Amino acid sequence: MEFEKTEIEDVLLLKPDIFKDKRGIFLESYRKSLFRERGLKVDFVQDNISSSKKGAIRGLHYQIDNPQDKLIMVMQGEILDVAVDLRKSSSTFGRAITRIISENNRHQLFIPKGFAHGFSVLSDETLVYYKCSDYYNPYGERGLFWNDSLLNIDWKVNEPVISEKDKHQPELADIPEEDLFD
Ligand SMILES: Cc1cn([C@H]2C[C@H](O)[C@@H](COP(=O)(O)OP(=O)(O)O[C@H]3O[C@@H](C)C(=O)[C@@H](O)[C@H]3O)O2)c(=O)[nH]c1=O
Repeated sequence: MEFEKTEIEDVLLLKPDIFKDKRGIFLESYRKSLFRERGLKVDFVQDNISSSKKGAIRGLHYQIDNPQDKLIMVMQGEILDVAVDLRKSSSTFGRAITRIISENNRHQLFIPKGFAHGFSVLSDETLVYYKCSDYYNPYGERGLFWNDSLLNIDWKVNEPVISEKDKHQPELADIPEEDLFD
């Protein structure tokens, strides 16, 4: 497993070793010791699966009372995965990072606490699987508007399918200080 740095500190692109033979492929999707070796004290406690149609955009979401590290992977199809730095003291505060993650490249995005996360779905019937280091808490959930004019993210979808909740998330400029990270 390769742990590749990205343009945003602490966000990592993981590239698993893929073993191919006549039956198909094999890969280790998660090995705790590899995180420990790199000084990453993550402890995943919840795994999620979502299945989405082409054009769906989920996010951008984050938890303020139970901040979550996330490890995002794709079982079927292709997504554009997006993380936005909400750490007030970060030199990349307010910047978005995007990566294509798919069943073909098998890449994973590690997104630490302090980021809002979302993804758009670029293929039909896409299965996303992700690990979280703390539990979902509906009361501590916060959102950031996917189409924030300052973030200007190219989601690569023509007709976005968005939940009612996500249509009404605030823009970054309107998020109160206490809902951001130190
Ligand atoms: C996220 C989540 C949702 N739910 C429930 C609440 C709701 O009734 C239903 C759908 O929830 P949502 O619309 O929030 O699902 P979704 O938009 O897929 O939310 C997810 O988006 C991605 C981008 C993330 O990063 C996740 O952390 C999470 O926020 O599932 C849980 O029970 N546990 C969970 O962990």
